[in-house]
Amino acid sequence: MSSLNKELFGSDDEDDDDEVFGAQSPFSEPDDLPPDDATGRTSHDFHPDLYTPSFDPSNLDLFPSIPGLVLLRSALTHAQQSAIVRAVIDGGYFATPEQNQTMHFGKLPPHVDWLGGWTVEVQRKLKEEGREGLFPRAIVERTPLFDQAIVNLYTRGEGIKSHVDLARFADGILILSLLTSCVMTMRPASEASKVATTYNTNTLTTSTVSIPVLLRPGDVLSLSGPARYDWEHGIEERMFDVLPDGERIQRGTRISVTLRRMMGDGVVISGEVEGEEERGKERESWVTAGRRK
Ligand SMILES: O=C(O)CCC(=O)C(=O)O
Ligand SMILES: [Fe+2]
Repeated sequence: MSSLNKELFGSDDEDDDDEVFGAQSPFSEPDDLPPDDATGRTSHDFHPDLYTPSFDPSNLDLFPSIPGLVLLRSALTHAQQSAIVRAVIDGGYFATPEQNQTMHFGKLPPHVDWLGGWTVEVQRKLKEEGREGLFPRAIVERTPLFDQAIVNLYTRGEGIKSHVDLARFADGILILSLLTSCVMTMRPASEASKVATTYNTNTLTTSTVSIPVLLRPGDVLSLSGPARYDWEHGIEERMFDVLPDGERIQRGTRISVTLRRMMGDGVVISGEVEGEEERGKERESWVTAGRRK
């Protein structure tokens, strides 16, 4: 039994799915489906009622000093969040302690791919209400909106070093937070980290300016323009976060899903994904799992 599964659901007994999702189980995985790619995973059916955005537009936070940063709080329903977490567990993403990151390229698996259509629908609703969208129009209208996804696992206390996402990724990044809260810290980027071709701690900003962004389960953060290119984002390693009003928020196990679009024809050029450099052109989709450095 995967310990993550046990921690989150108490048991890996398949009958428990009904208790978690009720009659709304959003993914089903028939026993006789053949594996659909090199991962050996099987396809999940997707129930389109999950597309219905259930958010409250007043949950939209903008950050005056960071243009392009948009936080939509409680963006996903509990059922939607649980569905993604369940698919991640069923997909064996974090079955061993050596794995805390899985990347998908090209055609994305259904449990993350639907977030593209969801984003377009959320943007439409926000605009309808006269609100700021998650992204500028040109980003939302591109096809595909996203063709790369990273699913990250953070055990309690873990973080991710401050960074600007590499230039091989286009503008327009969507980060979905699941399971527990954490504070993401935004800092003005150094000139070196803006042009870095690998995630390199030597290039990090020395600025003392830092803007905390509390990410709760079900929150979605979008980064475009200055927020994506001129600011670093990272998560400090700590067991709890302290909010500006003094409230202490305990960390726990967190899963995040980051959706991006590759530049150009989607070929991974170098570096970040070891052993993946040659792939991409001849494959419609591929996946790689490992440990975040
Ligand atoms: O886990 C997160 O919330 C952020 C992940 C991230 O920044 C990345 O994968 O580039
Ligand atoms: Fe990032």
